[in-house]
Amino acid sequence: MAKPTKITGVDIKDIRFPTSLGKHGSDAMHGDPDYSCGYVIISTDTGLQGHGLTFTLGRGTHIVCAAIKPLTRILLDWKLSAIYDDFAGFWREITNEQQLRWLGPEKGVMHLATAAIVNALWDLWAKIEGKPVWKLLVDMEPEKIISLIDFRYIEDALSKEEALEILRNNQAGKAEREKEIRTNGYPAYTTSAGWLGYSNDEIKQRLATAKANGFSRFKFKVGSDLQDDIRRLEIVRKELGPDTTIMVDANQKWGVDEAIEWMGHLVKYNLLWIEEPTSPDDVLGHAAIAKALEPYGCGVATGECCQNRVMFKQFLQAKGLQFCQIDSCRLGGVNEIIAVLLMAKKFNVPVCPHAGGVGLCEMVQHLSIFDYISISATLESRMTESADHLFEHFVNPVVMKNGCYTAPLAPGYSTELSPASIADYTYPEGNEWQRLFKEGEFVPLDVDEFHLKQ
Ligand SMILES: C[C@H](O)[C@@H](O)[C@@H](O)[C@H](O)C(=O)O
Ligand SMILES: [Mg+2]
Repeated sequence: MAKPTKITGVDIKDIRFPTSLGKHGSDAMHGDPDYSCGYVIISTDTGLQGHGLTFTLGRGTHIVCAAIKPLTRILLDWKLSAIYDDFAGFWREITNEQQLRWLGPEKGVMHLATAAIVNALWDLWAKIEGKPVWKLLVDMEPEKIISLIDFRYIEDALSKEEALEILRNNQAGKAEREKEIRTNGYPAYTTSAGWLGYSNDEIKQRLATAKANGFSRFKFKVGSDLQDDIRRLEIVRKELGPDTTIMVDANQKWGVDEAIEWMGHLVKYNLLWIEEPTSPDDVLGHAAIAKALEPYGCGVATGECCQNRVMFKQFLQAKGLQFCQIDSCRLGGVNEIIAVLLMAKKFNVPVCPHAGGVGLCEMVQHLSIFDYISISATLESRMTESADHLFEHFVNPVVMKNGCYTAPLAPGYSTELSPASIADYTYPEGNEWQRLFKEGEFVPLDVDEFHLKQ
């Protein structure tokens, strides 16, 4: 089949799932999250399409979609081959659009918008090459991988030469690691039993299902009420026994001293990490918490709201994290993620990606597999998050086996939503939303309507 040469159009869709109805995804800071995404479809001259998304919540999707729109002009200015020949150059242009960079730069809504587009370009590239994204990356020459990254702002911590050396050193053994992953999959943990809004019974029932599905590592939300955290961790330890690996996540709830104090009451439950104990921007605060909790064997994990590679650089330099949680949409897509994977390797910090939401599991499985085969070369202390609430909406859904992600084999980045799900969950006109409005389960309250009501 002829390869596409030109992008002929870009569609943007506001897709939302009413996950708040079941309290899925609830945590100490987000009581009623509706898992949502800004969804981008890139069309080309051969009819081949790339699908990309950026994860967000509910009403925020409206704003993210508005931010994606002006960036698509850049996409239409570039020939496809030029993007893939000079991806770092394209990435620098999209993150530095002259009148939009003031809104970031390289952070917040603009960066989420960048991710949707860059993720769609990766899906398209992998489809053009007939490979899943992880395999496209694994088969790339080290020099080509380096050419994908904008090294501006990180070269003081990781030079191009050092990055190249990491990739070259790992060329040996790649074939065996690929074989191993194809056989066993990539290790995961589950958050599906851990949301804050679940009752005791729901926690127990979900733990039983997760165990039956082969999971042996679990994450739970904490941070709203200390006595409630203790109650839930008591149930969890009773159900799982004293040695099962468990982690907790406070979603930025505390100040630094408060985090240390609160965790002082929880460390007896033998916790591998506390995730996002405080503001995601407080590098030195995280380092202080990590130091205080080190004697208890509890590390600090963060990254799902870590704005860009520069912040990750500082977290690594300051020992502010012991587990690096890249997020496939918070960073500006695969290109910037590779920069962080390489820095984490240099600083000897395991990468345990953030996932769940909508589409995050689908993407990070590619990133973790690539990380193992080409960068980290070890599975020690590594595991990728999994939360299975929305898998069924994807054309090539994630397949978990024995608590591991099986290697996705379909060409692309696993980001294509099924046409039925798009028809049902496009906001506000989708069939499911119309039904929920009619039945009074949801009041349409979006940015425009909100403005009108005031
Ligand atoms: C609002 C979301 O569900 C978050 O709670 C979730 O991403 C969480 O922090 C996680 O680590 O999975
Ligand atoms: Mg988290």
